[in-house]
Formats: sequence, C-alpha cells, structure tokens
Amino acid sequence: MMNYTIPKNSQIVMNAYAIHRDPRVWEDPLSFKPERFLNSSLDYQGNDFHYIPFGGGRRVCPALNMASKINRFLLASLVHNFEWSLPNGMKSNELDMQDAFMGVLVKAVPLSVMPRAKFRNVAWVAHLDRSA
Ligand code: HEM
Repeated sequence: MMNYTIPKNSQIVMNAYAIHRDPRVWEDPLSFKPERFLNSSLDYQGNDFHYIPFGGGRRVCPALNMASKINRFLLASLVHNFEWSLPNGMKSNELDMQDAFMGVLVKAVPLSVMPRAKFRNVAWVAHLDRSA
C-alpha cells in the first residue's frame, strides 16, 4: 500500500496525533484555535479522515453521541456558573501548553485554575457553604 509492504497479520495503529497536526491539511496546526471549527463542514464522526477525534469505522467510539453532547453541556455549565482565573495573577498567554504522552495526550504541566461561584443562591453552592 502506497509503496509500503504490510506483512500479513500486522497490527496497524492509526496515528491520530500526527494526522491532527498535519500542516498539509491544517493551517497553523499547533495553535489552539477552536474558532477554526466555526462554520466548518468538517465531520467528527469518522467520515473526514483528517479529523478523527472519536476514531472511525467499526471501532468508532460508541459514546460519540453522548460525549459530544455532554462536552458542550459541561463546558457551558462551567463557564456559566464560575468566574475562572489563574493562580498568582498569571496571564493566560503565560500558560505552558506543552503536551505529554501518557497513553492519551495530557498537559505536560497540569492546569491549575481557580473557580469562583457566580451564583451564591444555587442549591449546591448553599450546600457547600453549610458543609464548610
Ligand atoms: C470527548 C470524549 C471522548 C472521546 C474524544 C473519545 C474518543 C475515542 C476514540 C478515539 C476511540 C478509538 C476509536 C477507534 O479505534 O477508531 C474510542 C473508543 C472507545 N470509547 Fe471513546 N471517547 C470519548 C468518550 C467516551 C465515553 C464517555 C465512553 C464511555 C462511556 C467511551 C467509550 C469508548 C469505548 C468502549 C471505546 C472502544 C470501542 C471499540 O474498541 O470498539 N468513550 N473513544
């Protein structure tokens, strides 16, 4: 295949890390630009082979539909309910965004953030206040 000889019974592992950073298909691939997906017709369900966050084909992530909905809800809830800041007056452009490989990709330097509840009268915040 494409000048490679793949021996029978080989186990093939797809390199999503490299695919998602390929400068032939992604403009400025190493920059964090979520807005690149705005008004994009890219499909994340495994039909556009340069964008496969959930894999594809027969072994596609079975939680794809649930995870894509929960992710939006989770992020919206966190932004809606809390004011977020970085410790010690750190600015967001000072964050170390290096990654490290640990089976899955993680931040090399763990993210440390300080949430402050926006709404004091929400039931679960009141509960936290009582238990403090
Ligand atoms: C944003 C969240 C998630 C992402 C990005 C994600 C991504 C992936 C990817 C890339 C694969 C490999 C697909 C392949 O081999 O082609 C996978 C498989 C899998 N995921 Fe997820 N996943 C997410 C959430 C979840 C959740 C919440 C669950 C369970 C509740 C889950 C259960 C599984 C299982 C069981 C497999 C193995 C499927 C198989 O090998 O047949 N995933 N996921």
